[in-house]
Amino acid sequence: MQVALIGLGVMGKNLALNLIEKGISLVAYDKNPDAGEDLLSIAKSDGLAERLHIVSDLTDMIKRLETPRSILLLVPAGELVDRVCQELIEAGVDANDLIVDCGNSNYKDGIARKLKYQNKFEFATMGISGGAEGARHGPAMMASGSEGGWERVELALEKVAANYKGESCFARVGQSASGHFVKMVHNGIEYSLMQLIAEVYQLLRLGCGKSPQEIATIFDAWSETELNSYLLSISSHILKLEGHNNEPLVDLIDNKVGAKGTGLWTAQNALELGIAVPSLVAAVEARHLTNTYSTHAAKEMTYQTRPTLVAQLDLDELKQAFHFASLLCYRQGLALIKGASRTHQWKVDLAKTLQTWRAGCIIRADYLHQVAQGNEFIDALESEVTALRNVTGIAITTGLAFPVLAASQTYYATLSTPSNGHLVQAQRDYFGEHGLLTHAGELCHLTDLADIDAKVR
Ligand SMILES: NC(=O)C1=CN([C@@H]2O[C@H](COP(=O)(O)OP(=O)(O)OC[C@H]3O[C@@H](n4cnc5c(N)ncnc54)[C@H](OP(=O)(O)O)[C@@H]3O)[C@@H](O)[C@H]2O)C=CC1
Ligand SMILES: O=C(CO)[C@H](O)[C@H](O)COP(=O)(O)O
Repeated sequence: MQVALIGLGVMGKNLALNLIEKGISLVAYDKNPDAGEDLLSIAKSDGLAERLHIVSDLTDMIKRLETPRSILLLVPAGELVDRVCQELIEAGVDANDLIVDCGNSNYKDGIARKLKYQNKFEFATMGISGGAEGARHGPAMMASGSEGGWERVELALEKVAANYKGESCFARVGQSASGHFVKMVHNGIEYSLMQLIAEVYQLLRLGCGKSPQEIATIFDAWSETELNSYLLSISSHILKLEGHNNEPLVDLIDNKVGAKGTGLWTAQNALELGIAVPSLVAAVEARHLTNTYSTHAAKEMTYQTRPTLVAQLDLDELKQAFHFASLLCYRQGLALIKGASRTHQWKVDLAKTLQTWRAGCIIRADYLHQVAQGNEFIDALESEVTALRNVTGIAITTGLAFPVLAASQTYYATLSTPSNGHLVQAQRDYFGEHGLLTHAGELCHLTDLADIDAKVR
């Protein structure tokens, strides 16, 4: 089995080592020759160089590959993907060759590229998750499409992907560019879970006066239970770290958070499709808000200078609330994937999607099997519903900000309590004659239902 890989940065270099370790012959290229040399030297020291061939240009790559060719791209998303595709056309790829964009590309670009490169080569999309470590030892791989050529690489990717209890975390989740949509939503969920953990940390630190070490101990205890997740474990590790003067490492880090786009696209797509994902949107906005603090103001408000508030928190209740809010983040993400799949006719298989997330990826969690049990399971968690409500209430009274916790509580409450939409329907019809729907299913106006004072109207 032979594949090619273009782009040998954080992800590409590690995926290359993973591929050759699994017995796949690899022809690799990066426009920066140092990246190729670096990869070769690691491969040599790991005794893996035999199956690796670094090329210095794409023409050489095309000549060396058996036909039909299978080429993976791991270059930064955006116009670079098109530049590399164009260079590959000039280097001589042909219509039977498969080129898989494995970066965090926008799925809309993926759809456009499928058309653009029709008859030039088979263009396919696949989202990868797991960061450097995942790429090296087994990432989650969310592939899509039914292009000729997938069957050539599928077996290799199944081996390279993470493995959960004997099952590969590689799957073709749906049609067209749905793999990139699924990876985008994975990242939207990732943003919300990261922010949720940060909010729980904030509540324990500023609301209850606990030190980062003490919070790490709480997170470690939770990690011994079904709450265990990759993001919780790295957060605990980070909170235990100290700087050179033995201060908590987190206190040396500025609050402004960057983003590369997938969280924002998740929010944009959800709004466009009319599918509510408030926890995911809140997490994107929370990142935006971190960038509105002036550095001066942020320095004035360090954790050392701010007095501890007095939140009376029951740790078991906090744990339950955190667990429930986490489940709600996945629930919203899956609802978005389901809705987009219906709209675009992608036939995304949610079970396969969850299968890819069980190991290797950033949002892997032991409670994912509960997410897989569906909304009925989540709705039956009565004590957790109460815990989320109580904890959110206490958190808000501290005066601190809890955007994802509060959005998750509001999301669940909106789905499980009487709606007030009837009044908004009436308001719209009152001022704009937009029409309204009655409980009896009748489409009419307020004036059909009651005598309305013309002067007021
Ligand atoms: N880092 C992560 O945790 C994850 C990243 N991703 C996605 O994977 C993709 C790659 O990410 P990552 O590895 O982090 O990015 P890096 O920037 O670390 O690596 C990209 C590599 O591609 C090279 N490159 C740029 N242009 C070309 C070109 N025209 N031809 C050949 N090589 C080129 C770059 O060289 P140079 O540096 O010289 O420009 C660099 O070595 C992105 O889409 C990213 O969003 C997905 C999941 C996780
Ligand atoms: O895809 C990833 C993890 O799954 C990348 O690390 C991505 O860059 C994370 O998004 P952002 O940079 O916007 O935080």
